[in-house]
Amino acid sequence: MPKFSANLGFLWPDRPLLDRIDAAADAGFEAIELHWPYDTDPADVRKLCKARELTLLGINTYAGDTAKGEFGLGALPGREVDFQQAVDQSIAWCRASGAQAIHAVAGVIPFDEAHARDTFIGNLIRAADKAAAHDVTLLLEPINQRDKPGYFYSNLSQAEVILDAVDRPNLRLMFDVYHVGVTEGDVLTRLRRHMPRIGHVQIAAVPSRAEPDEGELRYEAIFETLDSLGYTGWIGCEYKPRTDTDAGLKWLAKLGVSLRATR
Ligand SMILES: O=C(O)C(=O)[C@H](O)CO
Ligand SMILES: [Mg+2]
Repeated sequence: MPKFSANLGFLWPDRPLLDRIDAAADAGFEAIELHWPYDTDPADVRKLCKARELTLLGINTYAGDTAKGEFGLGALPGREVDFQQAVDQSIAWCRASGAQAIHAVAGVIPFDEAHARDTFIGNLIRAADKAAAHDVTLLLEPINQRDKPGYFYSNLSQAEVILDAVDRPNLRLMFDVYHVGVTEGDVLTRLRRHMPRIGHVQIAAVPSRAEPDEGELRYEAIFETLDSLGYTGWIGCEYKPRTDTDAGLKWLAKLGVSLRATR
């Protein structure tokens, strides 16, 4: 049975983070994941997750100056020191909050791709070793070019090259079905191929990025495939609710799944 985590970067977007955590617990989620929680005291997040019996999954490394179009620093030549500082910040936040994983955000590159790849690989080796010392997983996520034009990588094959080159057991693939659907399609085949490297899965409808009960992907088949491949990890609900987040959760019953899979 699939088990779902609430991505609080997108769900209940109108509330402060601690209220979003309460909303996720009230709705019946047993795990949450965050985007950039750095303005919130990690000790408060830890306390609330404990009180509400929520597992805290992942966060993202600092995005950089988003007003200037930055979206991560990991593959930016010349920004190695800034990226390691971002990794240190994320590890410290994980340790204080209890979060388990960090998505190493790569960046938008006006650079030569090979140079950026070498930079990302070098940065990830250092970052993965630092994270391993604290039992934290690093995640790699190809992001589609329509949502993030110029993002360093959008294809699973590019992620595969980086995973091979870094070759660290705590560097895993974040298989965001939405991005894979937009960029490459053939989702079930790609799930099968990449399953041994997958550390986390995220979902949303394609092309709307809304609740996964509309659009061109049939999520019933995706959940069945994940089950049949033996995936027991969390599936992050990283979608943009069409209207009200709570009302939108009716997609679960519609697709024959539930938030209580682990109870
Ligand atoms: O954009 C996505 O799909 C993500 O999962 C990243 O964490 C950035 O928000
Ligand atoms: Mg994602």
